[in-house]
Amino acid sequence: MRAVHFGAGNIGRGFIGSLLAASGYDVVFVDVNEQIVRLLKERGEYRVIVAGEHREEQWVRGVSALNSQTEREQVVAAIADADLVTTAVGPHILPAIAPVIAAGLEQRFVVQEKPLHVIACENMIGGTEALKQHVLAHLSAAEQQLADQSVGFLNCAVDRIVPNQTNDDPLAVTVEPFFEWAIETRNVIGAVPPIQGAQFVADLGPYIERKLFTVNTGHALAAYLGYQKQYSTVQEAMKDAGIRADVEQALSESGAVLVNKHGWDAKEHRAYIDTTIGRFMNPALSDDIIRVARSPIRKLGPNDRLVAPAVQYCTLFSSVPAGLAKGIAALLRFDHPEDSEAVALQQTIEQHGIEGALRQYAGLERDHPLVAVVREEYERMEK
Ligand SMILES: NC(=O)C1=CN([C@@H]2O[C@H](COP(=O)(O)OP(=O)(O)OC[C@H]3O[C@@H](n4cnc5c(N)ncnc54)[C@H](O)[C@@H]3O)[C@@H](O)[C@H]2O)C=CC1
Ligand SMILES: O=P(O)(O)OC[C@H]1O[C@](O)(CO)[C@@H](O)[C@@H]1O
Repeated sequence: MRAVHFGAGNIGRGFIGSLLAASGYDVVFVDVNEQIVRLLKERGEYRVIVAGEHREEQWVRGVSALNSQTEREQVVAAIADADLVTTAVGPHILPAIAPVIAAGLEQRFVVQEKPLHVIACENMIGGTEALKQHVLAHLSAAEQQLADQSVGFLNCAVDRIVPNQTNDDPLAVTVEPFFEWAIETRNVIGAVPPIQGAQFVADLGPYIERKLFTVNTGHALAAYLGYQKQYSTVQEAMKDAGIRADVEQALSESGAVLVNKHGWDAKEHRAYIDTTIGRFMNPALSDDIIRVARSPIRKLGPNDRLVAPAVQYCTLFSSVPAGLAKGIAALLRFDHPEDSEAVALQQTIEQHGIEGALRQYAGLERDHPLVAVVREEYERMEK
């Protein structure tokens, strides 16, 4: 079995590549990072360091790599022959990798009929569906029909905290012990792809919402509030009792939405929140606030980790969730000069005020009850 995986970064090497190799796939990483591609080619293996209460080292073996910019033809051939294509590149990169995936499919349709599954492992709702639309845009009508018959695009929710790496060995990747990979079976063609440790589910909706509106919501709160207090890691921020209480409050609010919407047991969800907070505080990891806070415009989106649960809370309970509103206000104050989205966000706020930014990026009209509370929090943070 062969898997072609786009993005040999933190989650690519630290989670997806490692699970696929353990499941028996020959993993071909595709990346634009020359050093990582060269080292993966030279060594064919790398180390995963699982940092929990005890430190454990695992070797991922039998891997290779290609550079998508300089070895395009080889990437196309690898996709033509693959059983699985996965990605962990970031939502904004999906349009950039779609043309080469489409070219791989074109070649594949000529040489064989075996099914292919494509799974985008990005922090977003409908990530694989988004990739599918980008890929289809590069195919003819006849090829789109062939894709319908033999390519299964599977949405998924992927959860493992893999911070930026500081190991001396550029290939070694330190990860937390926890992981969850829920893959939706709806569009499977033939048998589900054999992936050890993945959970195949008929309806991904509740799984992706649980993950995005708990792990990512809480992490975003810790990062944006931590940035305000000039902490540099999530672990430092979570030791601040005030920030910890705000994270707790926001997760109780998003939790109330999830429990109400999906009919879950409230105690079980509370336990999931507690586990999540424990993961943020893992003393064996050091997770940069700037990494977790990255791309604030994406994170302010109407379907993303802060605004989506906050809007649903307002609708369900006819009141404004103060913790989530505080998280949104802190996001609006994220002005890290090296994050291009933070720079663009601050320019929008300067020109159109926070109401303008909330309308443009979060789809919130000025009269939405959330807006006034976010403004109050935003102003309070200035003092
Ligand atoms: N790090 C984490 O804890 C988790 C990350 N994710 C998601 O995984 C995705 C990747 O995140 P990270 O691994 O943290 O980021 P990362 O920055 O460590 O890795 C992204 C990789 O994609 C590569 N890349 C960029 N453009 C490319 C292109 N055109 N073709 C091929 N490769 C390209 C980069 O060189 C880099 O190696 C994001 O969507 C993130 O939300 C999801 C769950 C956990
Ligand atoms: O990867 P994103 O969407 O930029 O957000 C960072 C978040 O994603 C993760 O990398 C994984 O869920 C978390 O560590 C963090 O909450």
